[in-house]
Amino acid sequence: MGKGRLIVLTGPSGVGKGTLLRSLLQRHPDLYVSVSVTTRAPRAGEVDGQNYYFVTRPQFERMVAQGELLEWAEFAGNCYGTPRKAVEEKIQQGKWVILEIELDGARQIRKTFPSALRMFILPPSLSELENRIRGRAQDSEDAITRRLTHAREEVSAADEFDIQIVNDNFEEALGKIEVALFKPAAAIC
Ligand SMILES: Nc1nc2c(ncn2[C@@H]2O[C@H](COP(=O)(O)OP(=O)(O)O)[C@@H](O)[C@H]2O)c(=O)[nH]1
Ligand SMILES: Nc1ncnc2c1ncn2[C@@H]1O[C@H](COP(=O)(O)OP(=O)(O)O)[C@@H](O)[C@H]1O
Repeated sequence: MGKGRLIVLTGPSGVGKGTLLRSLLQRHPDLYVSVSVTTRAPRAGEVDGQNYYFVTRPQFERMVAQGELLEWAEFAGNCYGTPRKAVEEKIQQGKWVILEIELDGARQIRKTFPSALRMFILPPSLSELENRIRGRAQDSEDAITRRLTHAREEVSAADEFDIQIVNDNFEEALGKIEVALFKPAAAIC
């Protein structure tokens, strides 16, 4: 059995993290992507237990109080967190576990799991990021504004991460994530 590993994928809302991860999983079904808990309302087509575990704020607060979350943060008016148990179990089983989380959570993981590989996905430009969020047509105007405000702060923290990847050409970005994950350390430098 291989050695378990924690991988963090961060980047502004709308940059393409979810889409990249779905393709990555298709190519590498052995990877495990953690399913987060959120107080956000489900979007059209989102499935409880698959995209997120959708919970109420009191339920979320209870999970925090009972230490059930590995990290958590408030983002654009909603709470998001990583269930601890599943992640710890998968790592124990030798799996590679990916957390798709925002900046605050990534900073928490840096402290608690310093050996985690941390990747940041950048948009080609902020205007393209806005096009993608709008093109996705899933968020209210208010939610879009809050996401774009966060995006500036998040992009300026990209240097805190081990690896920065611009998601301009999708296949190229996906290829760079694969290189970061699967090439021996010496080959990356
Ligand atoms: N800290 C933390 N952030 C999360 C978690 N799950 C999702 N996020 C982040 O929360 C932000 C908002 O997610 P979401 O509402 O699904 O919007 P989207 O990224 O625009 O699709 C994104 O940056 C996610 O990466 C989590 O468990 N913890
Ligand atoms: N390289 C790319 N070029 C153009 N559009 C992209 C690219 N990557 C993702 N997208 C699109 O951008 C939108 C936001 O992607 P999504 O995966 O939902 O972002 P995130 O999970 O980071 O919020 C989606 O409509 C997706 O199809």
